[in-house]
Parts: sequence; structure tokens; C-alpha cells
Amino acid sequence: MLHIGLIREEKQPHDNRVAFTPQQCQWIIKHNPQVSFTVQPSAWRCFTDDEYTAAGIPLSEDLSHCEVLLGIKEVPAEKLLAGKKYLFFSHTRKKQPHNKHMLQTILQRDITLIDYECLVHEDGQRILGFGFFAGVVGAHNGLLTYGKKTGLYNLVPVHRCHDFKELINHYFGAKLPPLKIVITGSGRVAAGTLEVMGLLGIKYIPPEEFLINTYAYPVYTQLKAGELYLRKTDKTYSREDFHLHPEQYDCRFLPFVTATDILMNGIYWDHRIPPLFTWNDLAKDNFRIKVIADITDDTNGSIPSNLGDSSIDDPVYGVDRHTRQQTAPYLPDTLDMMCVSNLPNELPRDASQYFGDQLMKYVFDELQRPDSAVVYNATIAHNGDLTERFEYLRDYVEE
Ligand SMILES: NC(=O)c1ccc[n+]([C@@H]2O[C@H](COP(=O)([O-])OP(=O)(O)OC[C@H]3O[C@@H](n4cnc5c(N)ncnc54)[C@H](O)[C@@H]3O)[C@@H](O)[C@H]2O)c1
Repeated sequence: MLHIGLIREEKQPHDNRVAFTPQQCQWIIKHNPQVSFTVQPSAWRCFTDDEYTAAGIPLSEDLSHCEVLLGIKEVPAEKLLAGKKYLFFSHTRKKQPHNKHMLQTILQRDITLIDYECLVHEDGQRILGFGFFAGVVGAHNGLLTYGKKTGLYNLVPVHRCHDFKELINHYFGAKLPPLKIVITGSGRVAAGTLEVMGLLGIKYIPPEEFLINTYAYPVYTQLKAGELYLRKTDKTYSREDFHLHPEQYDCRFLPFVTATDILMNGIYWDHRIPPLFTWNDLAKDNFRIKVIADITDDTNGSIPSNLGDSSIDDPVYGVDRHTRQQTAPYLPDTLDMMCVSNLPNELPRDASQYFGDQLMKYVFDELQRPDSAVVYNATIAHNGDLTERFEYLRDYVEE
């Protein structure tokens, strides 16, 4: 038998997502009679204890009989059970200082830690992630903010909806004014934003036409890395080369600041990649963008006016384009920034189901194979010792 426990999220503030929904647990047990689930009760999980009970999944505070424990966020050190195999997002692989004590405890307690973030397909693409629903919520929030700012229309906040289906119902009959939206990126976040464009019937326009034309209806364009960056020396773009040497590329976004009302930013970014525009560009009269949904969300990162995270309850702040200071949002001359860092928590039931689907399809069988390379490559600690791939964390845990 394989006993799997779904742990309660204990990190503050409490996360409301879960690795498997009640229906997914039910489905797995039906098709894998050798597997059992136990769920630790939780008052803040997006699926209630009663929903698990109704699906025939037992609840128990005590998970000591489970070999595998599934969570989402980091587990507080004092809650870690010795000798268990844990899967969660540990945020330790970049030696994050705030998680050092947790990893030290994992090693002391002979725990095996498999990090979701390190589970990748053969081509290096990540198997698990919440980006799609971050994109959905981010795009919605960008549109909602623009509606509030201009007073032209109203949208309901996503977290007031029970789930994505209810959100889609709100879209029936929604009529948006003519507005121009730029979406950046081509990953899961971008896919989520495109979903919202499709649901609202916002029309795609190729970038070169978007730049010069005006439209009587809402439109969007998408800028992928190939359209955003050019190598300084020969004005070409090669994906492989860009990933290796992004500092050798210029960003070509600038013309779009004069032709765009809402920017939905979903690119991959690190500090070597040039920002989309500068503070000086922002202060110019021809800067047209009124709202930025910065889903990528790096403080002073790809968007210089990202002055830090906002929250689901208070998602938008204004930025004065001249003083560079944070202000109240929705003022006539502010640039309004939506910089929520945990967007999928606004649609936790759908985000959890999507996550669980990927986990079921691509990880579940691997977990039961003793020689799985996919699992091995994501195993940071095995029975209380760092694995070879993660040996580079030794100085971090021994500091
Ligand atoms: N605000 C939120 O709640 C939230 C939630 C999820 C993700 N995010 C952020 O959104 C951004 C995009 O996430 P995603 O899920 O779409 O990512 P993804 O992994 O699905 O896609 C990233 C894109 O960037 C490209 N890329 C990958 N490595 C790269 C490199 N080294 N250099 C340049 N490009 C590279 C990939 O080819 C892909 O097109 C990330 O910064 C992520 O942290 C934010």
C-alpha cells in the first residue's frame, strides 16, 4: 500500500490551495487500489473538510501512517515529520535565507524532499506550475483596474467568484470600450491572459498593425521574446543565445508605450534582461499606458514602476510618473500598478485542480518507480542527505 497524506498549509499567511482535489483523490484511489489518501483538516483550504469526507476521503490530524506527504508552500520546521517523503515548493534551491532552517531540519530528521519546481519534462520544461491561473487573474485584474480608473465599465473581483466557471458567467454580455492591450511573454502566464482575451472576444492584432492603427473595438497584441529583444551587434534574435546572454540584447518595447492603454506583463525576467522602459520614458507626454498588470512582478524589475507587491485585498497602487512616488490609485495622471504576487490564490479551486491534473498525469506513476529520473532530479534531500545534484547547497545548510 502507498499511504499519501495531504497536509494543512501552515505557512503564514495561509495558502488556500491543495495538491489534489477531493474528486482527484477519489479518481486516483479508484484506478490505483494500492493507494490511500488521508487529509489533515484545514479551515482555510479552498476545498472544505466536508467535501473530502463526502468524496470518501478520511480526515485525520495524525498523518504518521503516511509515507508521502503533499503540500504546496514551505512547511514550518517544527511541523516536519521525521523520515517522511515530502513534496512541496521549498524555495531552497537558490539558497533563500528564510528557508535555511527548514532545510537543515529536513536533513536532521532524515526526510526526503522532492521540490515541485524541479520536476521537469525531458526537454527541461517545468511539469508543475500555477502560471496559467496567474495569467487569467492578472488579465482580469488589469481590465478591472482600467474600468475603475476610467469609470467606463465594472467587473467583479475574481476572488468574489466561487470558481472560474462563475467568473466566465460574469463575462456574458460584458461590453468593453475600444482599448488597446499589450500582452508580453509566451509561457503559462501569457496563455492565461490569452484565455481571458478569448472569453471576452477581444480581437488579436499583429504587433506592427497594433502600433499604427486605431480601432473602434477592444484589441490586443502579444509580444514574445523574439519581438521584444534584439541582439545589439547584429539586430537578430536567437532564443538559445538570448537565454544565455540576455545582457547582449536591447529591448524593443518602447514604441508600444505610445500605443497602449493596458500592459499585461507575463515575461520571464532576471536582472540581466533590460527593462521594458525607463523612468525617463514614463515621464514623457507620449506615455499612454494607464494600467499595468505586472504579473511577472519583480520589484524594480522588467517594469521600473513596480515599487513592491500589492495584495489580493488591496491590489492596485498609483505611481506618480514624475516624482516616482507611490500614490493612491485611479487618479487622473497616475500610472496604476497591479502587482499581486499570489494571483492564483484568487482562483484556488481551479488552480488546485489544474495543478493536481499535471501531478496525476506526469508525476504520480514516477513517484512509485524506484528508479525514476524525473523524481530523482527533483529530489533535493534523500533520507536526510543532500543528493548529488543539490550538493551545492552544502555550504548553505552548514553555515
Ligand atoms: N504574480 C503571480 O502570482 C505569478 C504567478 C506565477 C508566475 N508568475 C511569474 O510570471 C512569470 C512568467 O511565468 P510563467 O509561468 O509564464 O513561466 P513559464 O516557465 O511558463 O514561461 C516562461 C517563458 O520564458 C521563457 N524563458 C525560460 N527561461 C528563460 C531564460 N533563462 N531567459 C529568458 N526566457 C526564458 C520560456 O521560454 C517561456 O516562454 C515568472 O516571472 C513567474 O515568476 C507570477
